[in-house]
Amino acid sequence: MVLKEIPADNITRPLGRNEVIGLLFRLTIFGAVTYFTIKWMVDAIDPTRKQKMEAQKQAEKLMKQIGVHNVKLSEYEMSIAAHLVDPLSMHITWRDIAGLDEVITELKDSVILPIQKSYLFESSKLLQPPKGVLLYGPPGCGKTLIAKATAKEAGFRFINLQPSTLTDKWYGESQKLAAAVFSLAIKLQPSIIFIDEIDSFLRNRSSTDHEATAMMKAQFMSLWDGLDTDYKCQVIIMGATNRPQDLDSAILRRMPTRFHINQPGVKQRQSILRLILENEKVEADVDLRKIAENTEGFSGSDLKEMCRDAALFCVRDFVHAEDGSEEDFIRPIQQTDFQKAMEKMKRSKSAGTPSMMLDTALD
Ligand SMILES: Nc1ncnc2c1ncn2[C@@H]1O[C@H](COP(=O)(O)OP(=O)(O)OP(=O)(O)O)[C@@H](O)[C@H]1O
Repeated sequence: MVLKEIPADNITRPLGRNEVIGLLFRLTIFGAVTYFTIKWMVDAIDPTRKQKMEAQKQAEKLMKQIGVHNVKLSEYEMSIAAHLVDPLSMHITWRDIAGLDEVITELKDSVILPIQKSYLFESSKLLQPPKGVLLYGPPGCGKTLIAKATAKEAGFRFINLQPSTLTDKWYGESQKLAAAVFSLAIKLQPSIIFIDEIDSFLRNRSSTDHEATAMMKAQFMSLWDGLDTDYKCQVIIMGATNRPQDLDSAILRRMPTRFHINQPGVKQRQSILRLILENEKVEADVDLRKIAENTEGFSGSDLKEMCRDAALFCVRDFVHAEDGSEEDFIRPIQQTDFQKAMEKMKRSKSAGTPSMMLDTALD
């Protein structure tokens, strides 16, 4: 009907120059509008876009701080690097750890020496530094400190992998991120990948595992095996757990070098207290030995909390001092402050903090 009304000449005649230009112009505009609309929709649908951009900025900043230049990272490596490489955690040394001398000596011999003097061990396959190290023991007793100090002393970069970085992601993303953890560690080598609460992430495989989780675990293990086959590769996985009995046996096999970081005994508690109070104002007659004896069952972290509380009593006294008080300084910590702080910690420990019992099946 409509075509009938258009003169036949108009349909069959070739288009004029201006008409072609007009048509091209309209097509270009249409193409551009379609392209930007689709791009905008894809970006709007991608829930991780903002995170990715922030991760990229953060990663670039961190890389500069740890002195890594000219290393190109993929999008996934960037997002791992942003969360994991923490240059501030590289300041912990053996000096910051008290009461774990035996563990430190063993670590120096079995992990650090083969790294630092690698030329001595080049010809031996037996004496290569282990690719997997497990630190196990009750919470707050120094596992994280040990891992950080090992990295610092061995001159390794420290990648602090929170399991949630991998497990919270969208289906498919977690596998790409797991691969990125390893490729990033290799690019940054020598490096330690530290996985705190490794049991939460690589626990006994069960039939209730989500398919994506099971696949990610299997992939993680095969990437780990990849490290083992390359003797030149200087990447170590260090895991920490309070519940070694929950770990998948395949994971335990990959971590043959194990250290039990146990609750401190009385002597260790005394050295931890000495270290914590090293730079604090403490009354000369404070008896650290007595405090150590009375803090059975306290972890290093409990002792630190207790000392902070004791110091706070002095601050409170200063703040609440009568107006007109001559004193313009905070008094040193006294034995009674420690006593009060200790009682408070004991009360909070008995009021429902999780049991400190640990299965020592690995001993
Ligand atoms: N042996 C120790 N020497 C000095 N400080 C210690 C020691 N153990 C624990 N601390 C103090 O307690 C804090 C917590 O320790 P850390 O994070 O290493 O414990 P953890 O064993 O990794 O615990 P979690 O299993 O809860 O992660 C440390 O930052 C430190 O201040």
